[in-house]
Amino acid sequence: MSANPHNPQQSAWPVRESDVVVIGAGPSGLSAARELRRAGKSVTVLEARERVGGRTWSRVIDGAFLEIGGQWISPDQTVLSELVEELGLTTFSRYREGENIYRGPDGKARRYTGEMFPVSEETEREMERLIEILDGLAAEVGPSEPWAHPKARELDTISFHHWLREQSSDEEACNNIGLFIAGGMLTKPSHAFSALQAVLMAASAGSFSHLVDEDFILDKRVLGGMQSVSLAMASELGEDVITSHPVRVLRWQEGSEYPVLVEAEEFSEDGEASGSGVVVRAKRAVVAVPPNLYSRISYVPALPRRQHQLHQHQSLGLVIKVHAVYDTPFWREKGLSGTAFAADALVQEIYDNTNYDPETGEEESRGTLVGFISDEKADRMFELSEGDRKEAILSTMADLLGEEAKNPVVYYESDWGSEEWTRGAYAASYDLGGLHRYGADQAQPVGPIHWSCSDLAADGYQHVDGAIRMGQKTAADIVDSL
Ligand SMILES: Cc1cc2nc3c(=O)[nH]c(=O)nc-3n(C[C@H](O)[C@H](O)[C@H](O)COP(=O)(O)OP(=O)(O)OC[C@H]3O[C@@H](n4cnc5c(N)ncnc54)[C@H](O)[C@@H]3O)c2cc1C
Repeated sequence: MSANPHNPQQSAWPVRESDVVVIGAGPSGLSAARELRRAGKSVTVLEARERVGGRTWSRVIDGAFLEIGGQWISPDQTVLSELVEELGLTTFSRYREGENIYRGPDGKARRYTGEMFPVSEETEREMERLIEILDGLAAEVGPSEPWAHPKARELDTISFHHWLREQSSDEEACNNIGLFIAGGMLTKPSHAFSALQAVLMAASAGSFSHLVDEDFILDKRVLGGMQSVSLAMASELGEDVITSHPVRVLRWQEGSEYPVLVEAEEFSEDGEASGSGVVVRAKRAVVAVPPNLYSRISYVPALPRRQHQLHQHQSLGLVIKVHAVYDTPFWREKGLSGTAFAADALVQEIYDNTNYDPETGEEESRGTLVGFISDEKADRMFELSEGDRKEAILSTMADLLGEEAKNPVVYYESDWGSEEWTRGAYAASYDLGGLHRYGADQAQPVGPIHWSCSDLAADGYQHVDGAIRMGQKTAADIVDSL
């Protein structure tokens, strides 16, 4: 390292010279850095937060180990599964024995087993027909270039809500099918995104049937938490990962050997600047942050018109992930799996999320439930006081799984909307019409700047698997071009 000769303002900051500077130490940025390092390239990873892992994060709250962000792996997520194994981590399966609960528009909680909700025969037929249509479209359109399909414009200019109602007049069937993509995945109301965006979500998971099957999509968890994947990659990268350094300025040009100059001042967790920082000169930059945060960085010179436009059309959804820990998994004693679905209810999905002790590999004796409150319902909840919100949420959980749900020993709400370096959950999607209009350009490099995150992935879109696929692909593209 040497003093910075380029910018008098930061002249006291040390300068690092790396082949590639990676901005963001989530799973995507870290997997890009890891692959680059393996290909013999030098890297510096700059991370805004005090920790790595981005939208994957484990915390101990009141003595309970909780996964605040991304956690589940499904069997189609092969790239993530391979990485987990390579890093020496192990997984465990979600508890799924016993009966599930479904609450339909009549407000009655019903027990069922198997994949289909206990609805009337007509609604069941309609749901099966809609699933078949969506499976067909997902197979036809595919996850890689949904914008290139001949029906792309047609499907991208109608909301998923209205598209469903064009296919069926059965409101319960439309709401149930809508739930799997709207509340369940994109965490936006189904009127806020297109049918094409819904088809991409299904195609990225292999099929719509996979999304409907919670035993498939929510299959396994990493022992010690999904954040362990990022922690293990960061530990391999050692001092080349620099936390608490948000990047606010990225200078770039074309043609020189080191066309990228990134300045990052050190900030504490409570937002205080320390006055010290780091400057990185690099041959390439990987911006590995979600698209809604691209404009937090000042690019000098400014990005081209196309990027200025397209970056304004992707936004994060909003969901509250509620964790409730009980002395025992009381639902199991009643023959329940802990899985509950209620499209109209405040908490639309609940699962048994009982933890396994990383030391012993054994299931803990305390039982944990996670529930999800999405989009407009989450807005309404955040208008309430903390106490009223907790009461409303636990009452809904009790309606579905029993009165015991009202008395957890530990209660916690993951609130990613308040996190400055994320601003929502789970991931980004386009507004109506945006996917076919801008999708083809979303991952195109601008000069030496590459883009990598789960929000731009094809297979594994919005998931940790997609983040890693994007990281590996971006690294391979850079290695080819250097
Ligand atoms: C509540 C919740 C539940 C989820 N559940 C699942 C699940 O069960 N399974 C699953 O596969 N996925 C799940 N996900 C999604 C998954 O966590 C994300 O898709 C994945 O973490 C995205 O990885 P990424 O590296 O692309 O982005 P991120 O994880 O967001 O990482 C980006 C990093 O960039 C940093 N950053 C941002 N701006 C700057 C800057 N200017 N300078 C420096 N650093 C910056 C951020 O601090 C962050 O660390 C969930 C997400 C949430 C929030």
